[in-house]
Amino acid sequence: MALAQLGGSIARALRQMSNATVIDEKVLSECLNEISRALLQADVQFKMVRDMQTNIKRIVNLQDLAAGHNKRRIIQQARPLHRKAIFNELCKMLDPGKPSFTPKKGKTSVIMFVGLQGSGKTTTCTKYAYYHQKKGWKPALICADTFRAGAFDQLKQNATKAKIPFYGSYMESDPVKIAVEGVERFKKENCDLIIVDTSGRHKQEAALFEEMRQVSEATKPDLVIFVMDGSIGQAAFDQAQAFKQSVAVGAVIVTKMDGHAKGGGALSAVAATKSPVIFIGTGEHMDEFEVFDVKPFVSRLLGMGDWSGFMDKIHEVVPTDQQPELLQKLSEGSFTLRLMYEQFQNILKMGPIGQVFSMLPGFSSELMPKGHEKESQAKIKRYMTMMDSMTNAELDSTNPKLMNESRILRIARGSGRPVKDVTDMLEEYKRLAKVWSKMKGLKIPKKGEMSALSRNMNAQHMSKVLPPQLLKQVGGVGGLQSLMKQMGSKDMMSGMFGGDR
Ligand SMILES: Nc1nc2c(ncn2[C@@H]2O[C@H](COP(=O)(O)OP(=O)(O)OP(=O)(O)O)[C@@H](O)[C@H]2O)c(=O)[nH]1
Repeated sequence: MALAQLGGSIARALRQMSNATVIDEKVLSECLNEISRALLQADVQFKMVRDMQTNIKRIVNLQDLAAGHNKRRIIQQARPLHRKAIFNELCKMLDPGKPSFTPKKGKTSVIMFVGLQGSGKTTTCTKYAYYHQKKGWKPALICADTFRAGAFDQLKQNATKAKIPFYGSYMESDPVKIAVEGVERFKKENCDLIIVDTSGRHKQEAALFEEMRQVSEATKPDLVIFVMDGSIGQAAFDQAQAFKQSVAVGAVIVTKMDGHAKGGGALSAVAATKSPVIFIGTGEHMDEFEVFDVKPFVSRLLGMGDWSGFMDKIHEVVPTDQQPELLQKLSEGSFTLRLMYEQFQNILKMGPIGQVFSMLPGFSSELMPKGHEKESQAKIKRYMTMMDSMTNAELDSTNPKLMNESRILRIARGSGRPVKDVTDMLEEYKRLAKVWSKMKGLKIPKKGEMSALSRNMNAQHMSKVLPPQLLKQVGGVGGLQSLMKQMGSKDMMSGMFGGDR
């Protein structure tokens, strides 16, 4: 089951529970069974799923909740509690409780990469080096893979492209010797991040583990990173454990999380190695690499596909103190770069406004192409970096003419991005501002109406808050109804912008 589907299934189970008039043992069990099924299908290990179920049941003590409250109160109190318990449990499954070794800029660290053949190790070594190089580090790559013909060429090619120094040999067949020589050389050259790529083998052969152990012993890495293909399925746990038993794995990178990756593999690898996932690979390119953060990841997992009305989303994701302001601005149709920045922050948390925009006919494919969520996220982060170099006046202005050439140049320099990126970002802003202007006339629900609305959101309610011209565009209440139905079953994601660019 792909990650998006896993999120969708969990969200559906939660939604069913939310719709129940009374939440009792039976409803909770059904919801948990549904979630467990989704997790198992996503290759999360059986034992982990069972433990999660037990833990949630222990946390959510229905008897306590029921005492002294009327039914309505029970539902209101129980729902967020369940959500929170499920959220916490999933976070716990991904959080081994201790951070991994973090290299320090300017201080030499040796990082050794291990993993099965084809897991994406070599590609990931370069991505890891490139990521740090962009942040001002001095990384270096060593190819200690003497098993696969072409491994050195691949690393050399990648390293050259990224202008990262590398070391390897076509003649030497002893990986330990190469690794030691490489580490010595790069230590002399004052590199602060020395990355050793080891060989991967087809199966879990004893020779691979012995070789890996020897390289580790000889180079004394500060951190061993286990690279795992995100789509390997139930084998993830055993595989990760086998590596952990031979070398001191301290962190995990899960690759190929784009496309058909399974969510469960990451969870299993964490459980097996007792190490955190630190990055995920989201494509074949050098910059398709993201820092992994447990909470936003789980938020997204739970939020995906859970589209029960855009008020609901705003209610859940936008911090309470920002809600009136956001709604006010929505109704005024005024859209500043600062507002865009704030929405980016919210989107990275879960993704509400992207979903709101996706309801506007004609905009959905433009703003959130399916299957490009990760690129959209990376782009959002880039845009935010550039906006960090903007002045308050620039962020708060609604006048597009303000952004003249010298300001654009200054922002590009300040954020270390090419001018084209800044102009692209401003173009997106203009486009969004245009979309935003369609929200003008939005009726803001009064205090107290908001939560009732978000609980019982249906097309009828939705039609009351949408601006009339927008409602007309979607084909009135009927059109809205079918649109919302469609939305509920679709993989919704936090991506907002176009894909490849
Ligand atoms: N879609 C996608 N492809 C990836 C990702 N990471 C690596 N790949 C691809 O996976 C394939 C295998 O990657 P390599 O880096 O050669 O794998 P390896 O583990 O070093 O292989 P060995 O050196 O044989 O052990 C290549 O085609 C990569 O482009 C990713 O995050 N997403």
